[in-house]
Amino acid sequence: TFQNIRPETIIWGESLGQGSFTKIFRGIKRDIDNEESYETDVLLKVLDITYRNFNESFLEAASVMSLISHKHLVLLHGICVGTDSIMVQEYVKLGPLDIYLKKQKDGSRITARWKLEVAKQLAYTLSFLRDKNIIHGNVSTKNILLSREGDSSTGSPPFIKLSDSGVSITVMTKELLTDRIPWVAPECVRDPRSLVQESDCWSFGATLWEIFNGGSIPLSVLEPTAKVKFYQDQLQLPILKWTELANLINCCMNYRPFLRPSFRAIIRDLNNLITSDYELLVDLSTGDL
Ligand SMILES: N#Cc1ccc(Nc2nc(N)cc(-n3ccc(CO)n3)n2)cc1
Repeated sequence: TFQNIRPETIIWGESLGQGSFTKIFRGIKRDIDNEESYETDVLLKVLDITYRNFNESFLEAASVMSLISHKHLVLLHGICVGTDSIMVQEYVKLGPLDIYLKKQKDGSRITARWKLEVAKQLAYTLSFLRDKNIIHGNVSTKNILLSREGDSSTGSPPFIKLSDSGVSITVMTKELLTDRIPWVAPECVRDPRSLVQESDCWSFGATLWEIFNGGSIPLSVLEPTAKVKFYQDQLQLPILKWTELANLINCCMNYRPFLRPSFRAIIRDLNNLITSDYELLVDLSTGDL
C-alpha cells in the first residue's frame, strides 16, 4: 500500500547520519511527466543490512505513513525495494529537533513560547493519530523534524513534522527496548506486545521534558541496568522549574497507562499554559526554560 519507486529515478546525495536501524541520506527524485522532467528534494532512509530481519516492520511503518496524510506528518513518497529497503520521504529542511535544540543551547535562545508551540503541534498530531487508532510508538525529538524555524522577532511560529516510527518496538529485543528508556513506556519494556495508545502519552511526556531541557535527557546516557532500575523504582524525571509544565509531564509519565491524560486534555492544558503570562515573565527574567 505504498508507491514503488524505481531506483533509477533516485540520485543519491550526502550522508546525513543515522536513525536507530537506518542510515539517512539526502537525495533527489527525478520524475518525467509528459516530457516535463522535475526534481524533488528527498530524504532516503536505508534499513541497515544488520537489521534485515526487521525489514517487514520497517516496511509496515512505511505503509502506515502512506495511509494517512497530515500537515505535521512527514510525507512518504514511496519505497525502493531491492537489495536494500529504502524509504523515500519528503526532505524536511532543518532536520531533527534534538540536534537543532542542542545547537541552540549554546547560541541564540529559544523562547518558552517557541517550545510550547512545538509541543502543541506535536500534541495535535498525536491526537490526530489517536483518532485514527494509530499508535506511533517512537515519539522523541529524534523523530520530530523542523520544517520552519519560525522567528520570535516577527512572531512567526516554528513548524514541525513527525517522522515515521521506524521499526516497531513490538519486534525489538529487551536490550533495544531498555536502550530507549525513558522514551519507551514502562509497560512496553515489561512486555512489548502491551503497546497501547497510552504508551504514546508517556513518550510525549519524555519528549516534552527533552524539549524544555535543551534536547537531551541525562538519564538516556546511563548504563542499561540504571535505566531498568529507574523504571523498577517507578522514578520520575527531575522536576522542571516551570511547575505547571512539570505537572503536565508527570501526568503523562504515569506508570499506570490508563491514568495518563488524553491528547485532547493535553492540548487544553498546553493552551492554558500558553495564555498564562508566566512564560513571558520567565523569559524576561531569562529563566533557563
Ligand atoms: N544537517 C542536516 C539535516 C538532516 C536531515 C534533514 N532532513 C530530514 N528529513 C526527513 N524527512 C527525515 C530526516 N531524519 C533525520 C533523522 C531521521 C530519523 O527518523 N529522520 N531528516 C535536513 C537537514
